[in-house]
Amino acid sequence: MNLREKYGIPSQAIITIAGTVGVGKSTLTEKLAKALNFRTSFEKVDTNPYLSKFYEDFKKWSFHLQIYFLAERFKEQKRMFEYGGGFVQDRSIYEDTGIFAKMHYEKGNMSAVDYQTYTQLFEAMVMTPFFPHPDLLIYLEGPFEKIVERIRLRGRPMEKNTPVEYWREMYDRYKEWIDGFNACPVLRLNILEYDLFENEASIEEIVKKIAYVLNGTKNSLRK
Ligand SMILES: Nc1ncnc2c1ncn2[C@@H]1O[C@H](COP(=O)(O)OP(=O)(O)O)[C@@H](O)[C@H]1O
Ligand SMILES: Nc1ncnc2c1ncn2[C@H]1C[C@H](O)[C@@H](COP(=O)(O)O)O1
Repeated sequence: MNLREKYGIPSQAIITIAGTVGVGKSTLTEKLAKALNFRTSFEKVDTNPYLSKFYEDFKKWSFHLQIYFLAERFKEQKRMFEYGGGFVQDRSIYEDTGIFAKMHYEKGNMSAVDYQTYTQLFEAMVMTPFFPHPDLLIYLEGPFEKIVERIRLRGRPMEKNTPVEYWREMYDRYKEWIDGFNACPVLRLNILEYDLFENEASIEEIVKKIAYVLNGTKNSLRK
């Protein structure tokens, strides 16, 4: 019996993992999907044609990048629902608008008209009764210094060359965003409270917590 069956997690569930850059979303996506025998939906960083250009010139590329991410995530969303669920997703579509687009607009990197175009497109695509929300959003949080250290150790040059103030601002925005998030149930996990590399049993503890939250919302899951 795998952990999904042991803890009664529906095979059609869609679990999305949210949190600031470097906090550990991809790592948890990989390990959780393996434990639950679910498929994964990853953000593709290496093949993104705008990302490194964006880090070099936020003003020039913000709008292009947001449109690209929106299209990619919408395609992934469609793929997950076409399979009938059973996915762990690395980053939610809600963070694109709630964190990144908003932040770059407010910093003056995206014009008002571009931001409005983007927001209207997002709302038309996502904020409708026709767009099914995930069954659960796992929010990863932890100390800022630890997260910045993880970004440094992971070593993507575009991120390593970005001033620490950028990560601080994003970190603070995430805290405010999650407190107001209500599109689906949320499980908050502190990264100091589990270690997926050193302690194999950590993942079972996380699955237990997922089951606890999902069981309270069982009736809303797809049959
Ligand atoms: N539980 C953990 N303990 C130690 N290092 C971790 C842990 N989770 C992630 N990392 C490391 O932190 C870095 C960022 O993790 P990653 O999963 O890529 O974050 P994200 O997808 O949120 O940007 C990677 O180098 C990864 O190996
Ligand atoms: N919507 C986005 N706008 C700008 N940058 C974004 C967006 N979504 C992801 N990113 C960046 C942040 C990181 O550099 C990479 C991958 O994110 P990660 O949190 O490491 O999975 O893409």
